[in-house]
Amino acid sequence: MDHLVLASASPRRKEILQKLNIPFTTFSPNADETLPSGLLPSEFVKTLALRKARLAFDHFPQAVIIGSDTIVVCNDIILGKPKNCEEAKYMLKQLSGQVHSVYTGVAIIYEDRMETFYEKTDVEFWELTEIEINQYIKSGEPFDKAGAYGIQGQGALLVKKIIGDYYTVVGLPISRLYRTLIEMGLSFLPK
Ligand SMILES: Cc1cn([C@H]2C[C@H](O)[C@@H](COP(=O)(O)OP(=O)(O)OP(=O)(O)O)O2)c(=O)[nH]c1=O
Repeated sequence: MDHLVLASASPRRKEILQKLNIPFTTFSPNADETLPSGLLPSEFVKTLALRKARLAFDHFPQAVIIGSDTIVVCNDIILGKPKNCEEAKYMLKQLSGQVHSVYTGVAIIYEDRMETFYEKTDVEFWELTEIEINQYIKSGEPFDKAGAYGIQGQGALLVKKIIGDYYTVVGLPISRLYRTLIEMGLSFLPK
């Protein structure tokens, strides 16, 4: 077996994966993130995670590859990363006072083996005022994050309650990933 490759440009995923305490490199997958409408959120995130992992696998066929994708689902609408202030505002207004679900899909590819899974965490937001939303957008934090917020940053102030793994919200459910790698018998991990 070669090394571990995280198929992600996300600094958060990199930080979370460091918890495994094993060396890894990163690869920016530049995946086309469009998918046909009507997919279940769980299928959506697993498909995109696999797409990202496959792009890295083409470059590192000897490595263990990890791909991941995160979306926010509120009232059956999938919220990805906002492209501008208007989209960020729209998303935060949708989330205000509501419970939404964050789905993160993970794909692991190693030689001819492939595993995918997803985790879902429910997040409840406080009722947000227009001023609060505008101030939060000014922080710049929403723009590279699904649903236009980051629970690990100032976005923590918007969150009333979560049910599920915190790391699913930040973009990589590390404990499930850790266990899946062990189940796959990958030897760089303790048995
Ligand atoms: C809801 C939420 C999302 N996010 C982030 C996690 C993901 O990085 C991002 C969702 O976009 P993704 O497309 O899943 O990931 P990415 O574009 O950042 O990185 P890559 O495709 O290269 O792996 O939103 C947070 O950091 N905090 C949060 O609270």
